[in-house]
Amino acid sequence: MKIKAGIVGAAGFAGAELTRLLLRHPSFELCAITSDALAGRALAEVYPAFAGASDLVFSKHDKSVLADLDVAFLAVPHTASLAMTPELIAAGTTVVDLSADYRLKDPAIYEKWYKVAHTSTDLLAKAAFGLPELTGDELASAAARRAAGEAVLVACAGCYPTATSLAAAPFLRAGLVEEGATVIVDALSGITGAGKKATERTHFCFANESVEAYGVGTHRHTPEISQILGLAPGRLVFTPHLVPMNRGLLSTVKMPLAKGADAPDPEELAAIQQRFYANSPLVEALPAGKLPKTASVAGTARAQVGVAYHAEARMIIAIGAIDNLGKGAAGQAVQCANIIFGLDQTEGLTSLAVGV
Ligand SMILES: NC(=O)C1=CN([C@@H]2O[C@H](COP(=O)(O)OP(=O)(O)OC[C@H]3O[C@@H](n4cnc5c(N)ncnc54)[C@H](OP(=O)(O)O)[C@@H]3O)[C@@H](O)[C@H]2O)C=CC1
Ligand SMILES: CC(=O)N[C@@H](CCC(=O)OP(=O)(O)O)C(=O)O
Repeated sequence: MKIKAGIVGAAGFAGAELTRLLLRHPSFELCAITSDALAGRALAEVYPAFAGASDLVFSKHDKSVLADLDVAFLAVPHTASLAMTPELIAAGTTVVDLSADYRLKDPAIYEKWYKVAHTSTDLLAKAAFGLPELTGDELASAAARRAAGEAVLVACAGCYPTATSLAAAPFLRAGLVEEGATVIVDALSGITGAGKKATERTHFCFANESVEAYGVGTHRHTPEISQILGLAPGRLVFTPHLVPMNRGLLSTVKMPLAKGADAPDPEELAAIQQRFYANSPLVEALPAGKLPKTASVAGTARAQVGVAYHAEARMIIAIGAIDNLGKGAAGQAVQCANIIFGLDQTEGLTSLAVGV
């Protein structure tokens, strides 16, 4: 029997990508999709890309629609998830949350960056962080609890934190980065990263033929990246940029080599990343001399990572590329759900990139 799944916020960019993945997933059956704005309208009418693939009709975000599901994917904005997750978990539904509501382990940090009180700290303490290559233990323990009959919660990592942390973690965890030094991250995201509501920053005419930085020194992914990489406050300078493409996110991470460490050769650095991801089928660590690009992962749940070394500056430069809607959102959510339900982590996620 298939695992019954529903998507809350299915009409958004991440929700539509989840819909695409779950409609073709061998083990999940997509039973419910919700959108308040589009309630009553057929998926294939709203998004013709799904014509012939599904008869699903959008429902209102109502808990009765989600009753009897094994798993609910929440592709809703921050705070909306906080409002609905406790009830879903109490009703026995496992939740895979794409929002940031349960990502930050310390509720005081959530409150500082998101400017709202965390009203569900018991669940926060039990949530598994969803970045399988780096938090596999948390997911394995949640999978064991689910197998024992508990409804569990996965808080999937954000898009910038995913690309950044996958690139940098092998070097930080190997102790190759100078203790206490500042880590500098410059990252570029496609516009679907901002959701489907156009703003003055994301409207086609403002964003096209232009690149701009935003959230400089203030972006809410700063504490999330710091948490994943174990960086103390103030050690991370994170600058996101908006680039005029639909999908794709590239993060460049500059880390000073540890004092006293011998200058590594590029092959050695690439081998560190390759060994780190040797058992991670959705992360491709490139050989020395090759660097990631977003086209190579577009439309997939995969990440590419690569590394270079700046000898004069003694700086490790690690780069990660993902599709913000794939490994940065829906693909990662399905990968986490696969793990939680005891499936192969790549099930339903084997499509090749639409770029080259
Ligand atoms: N876009 C991306 O690349 C990534 C997104 N995410 C996260 O995924 C989530 C969805 O993002 P995205 O798809 O971009 O956003 P969109 O704005 O494109 O879609 C949001 C969806 O959430 C629904 N929604 C809005 N407010 C509420 C509410 N109060 N209660 C219930 N549902 C609500 C909307 O429903 P309706 O149809 O009724 O308007 C809409 O379908 C966010 O938390 C985002 O941060 C994470 C990683 C990357
Ligand atoms: C381009 C763009 O605007 N990106 C969004 C982040 C993407 C996102 O969805 O954030 P989460 O991963 O935390 O959910 C932003 O900077 O706010």
